[in-house]
Amino acid sequence: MNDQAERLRQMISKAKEDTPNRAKTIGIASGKGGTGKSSFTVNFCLELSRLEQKVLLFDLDIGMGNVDILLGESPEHSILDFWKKNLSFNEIIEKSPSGFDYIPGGRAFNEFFELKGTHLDAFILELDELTKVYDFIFFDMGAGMTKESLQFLLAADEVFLIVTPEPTSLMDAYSAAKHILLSSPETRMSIMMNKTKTEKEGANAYGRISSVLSKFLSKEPKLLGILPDDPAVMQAVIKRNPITQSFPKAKYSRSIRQAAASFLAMNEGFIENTSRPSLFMDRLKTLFSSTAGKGG
Ligand SMILES: Nc1ncnc2c1ncn2[C@@H]1O[C@H](COP(=O)(O)OP(=O)(O)OP(=O)(O)O)[C@@H](O)[C@H]1O
Repeated sequence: MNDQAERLRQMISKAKEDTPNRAKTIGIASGKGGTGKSSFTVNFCLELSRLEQKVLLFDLDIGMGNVDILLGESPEHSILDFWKKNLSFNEIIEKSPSGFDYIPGGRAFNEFFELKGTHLDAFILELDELTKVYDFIFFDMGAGMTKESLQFLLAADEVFLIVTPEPTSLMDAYSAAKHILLSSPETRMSIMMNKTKTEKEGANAYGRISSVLSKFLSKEPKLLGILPDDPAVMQAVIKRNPITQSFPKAKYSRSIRQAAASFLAMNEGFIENTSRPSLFMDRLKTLFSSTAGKGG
């Protein structure tokens, strides 16, 4: 354990003793499928929990969830049981062997989720309770955007866009960012460059998307980190054991660790006190109630 990580841990536990906080909510999107969003999210959550953060990963790729697969787990329930069996979130939440909790997205080809009526009320109420329990709640969206997943991205305190240097990924990420920022200009956005051949390639690709966003939408997203194209990622997927656990010395694992530590250091000042209503919940309620009754 290096000194820097230890210092960070001590600073955080001191801050936690001083103020009970509300979870910071983060929506993870990519625009295009296959950019490595789920692998990144699982490993990032794992690293944050190693840094003593209480983390919940909500797999919102409903019906096509793969967080449990990446963790090598076969959970009994999934978020689908919230609709089908009226289970509470507490009955669905799984404790991963990697230290963080998660809500599985489940598998069912023709299921879709629609939040309205009593389900919407129960969902909001239960999620509100979870924001008092965790330090971070991550929403892993499916590739592409549905009306529902967009609401979570717009309400979240921050959005991470997982992007590769391929022109198709950059273009899709730009479209996703544009959509989010036009609907919610205050959204904080960070970009994680993935599958890069070199640091320079990652930095250049980030520079391209960031300058277009700055020129056309006056918004410059932060760079969360640059992750290398590393064959160990796929080996870990095959082993169904997150790479930061199965190959802790791999280049990818080192970069994730670095990104998690600097993200945490940057978020040290983020404290939403539990005595106040959550801004995230307020935004989510407003977004869902404004679309309820519009049909479709
Ligand atoms: N940095 C990396 N280096 C090499 N391979 C990677 C890297 N990141 C992800 N991959 C590989 O890319 C593929 C897609 O990864 P993953 O399933 O995490 O993507 P995703 O964006 O969540 O996909 P989708 O959104 O379509 O579900 C997997 O085969 C994974 O092993």
